[in-house]
Amino acid sequence: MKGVLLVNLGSPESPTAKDVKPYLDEFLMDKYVIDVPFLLRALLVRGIILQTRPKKSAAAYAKIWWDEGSPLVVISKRMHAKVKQLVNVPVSLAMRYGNPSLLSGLQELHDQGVTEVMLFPLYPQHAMASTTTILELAEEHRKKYFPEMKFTIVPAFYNKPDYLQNLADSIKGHLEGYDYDHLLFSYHGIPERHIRKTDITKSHCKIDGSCCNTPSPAHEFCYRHQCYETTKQVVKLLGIPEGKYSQTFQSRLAGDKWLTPYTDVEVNKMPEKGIKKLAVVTPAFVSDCLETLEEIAMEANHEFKAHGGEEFLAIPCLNDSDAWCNTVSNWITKWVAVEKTTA
Ligand SMILES: C=CC1=C(C)c2cc3[nH]c(cc4nc(cc5[nH]c(cc1n2)c(C)c5CCC(=O)O)C(CCC(=O)O)=C4C)c(C)c3C=C
Ligand SMILES: [Fe+2]
Ligand SMILES: [Fe+2]
Repeated sequence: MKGVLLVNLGSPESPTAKDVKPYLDEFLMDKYVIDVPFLLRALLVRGIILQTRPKKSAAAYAKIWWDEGSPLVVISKRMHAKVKQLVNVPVSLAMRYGNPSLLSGLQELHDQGVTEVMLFPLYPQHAMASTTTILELAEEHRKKYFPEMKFTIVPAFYNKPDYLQNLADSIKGHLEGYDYDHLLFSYHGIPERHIRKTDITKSHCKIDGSCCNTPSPAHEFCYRHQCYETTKQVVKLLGIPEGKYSQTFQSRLAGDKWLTPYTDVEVNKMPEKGIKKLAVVTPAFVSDCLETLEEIAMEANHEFKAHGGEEFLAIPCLNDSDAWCNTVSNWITKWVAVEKTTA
């Protein structure tokens, strides 16, 4: 029997330093997130980052936490509940870090007799810190606990017309009647090194002005290309003219060179360029989370106004909107209808 596992990133159990610490430990000790040798990673994460960050992150989580829990997990559960109603195979939900765990999601499907799993990372663009780590852990669990299971992997869906249409329609709806000066596409950043590591040609991704626009097999796994492509297709659907939109990368950690331009730096410069009414969309996330609700809707909003901006609109993610749930359900239904699947 076929079944589906929707997988999102995950959140701490509560917005306290006590619960944020083990969550950050699991997250940042992941070799696909901080991709340095184990001993150096342990030194960096446990010796430095976890000494101060849990308290700071907990305070940020506390600002966005809902009565029902972390927005990312609550929204994912709502989306899961809707999708379940729309398809006729078992669908489970898991988080890469924290709960419900990937193992519990696979176990739940296994207990319902599922042997063919559609493994669905809820990330529009491919990155080793988001997609690869899910696939790797799922495969580890499969080999160890469910060797009879087969996986069909849902690749990054940044170029799927129905996803792009959902995103464009959502942006359009939120911009209705809003006379904005500029629309910013802010994506989660990653270190430039990650782009080079995922370059299957080992020579294409120069991270310059042209590589991401020059066709290459590398683009199947190039996060930067996929972000540019998402922006390009959405502005085309919306008919937004050149100059009225731009793209940046947010949420960098100190140390490495991350993808540029940086969201915070660019947002702060906008008012002096005459941008007084700014709208921001965050298409690296399908569910609102700390990075959209705190970093953008609160922090970037505050900084924009402190630098002379007047109005700031944070456009919500697709979340559990009917349109997005219908798209996900259609992809599942199509897959269920296909006789043969690949392992
Ligand atoms: C080396 C560090 C990080 C990389 C690389 C990274 C990539 C990456 N992350 C997401 C999605 C999310 N990240 C979120 C929070 C978050 N991210 C990092 C670090 C890296 N992310 C940290 C330390 C945190 C925790 C919060 C903090 O302390 O600042 C979240 C929000 C989770 C929530 O509970 O709301 C998401 C979602 C992607 C898609 C990605 C690669 C493209
Ligand atoms: Fe992150
Ligand atoms: Fe590129």
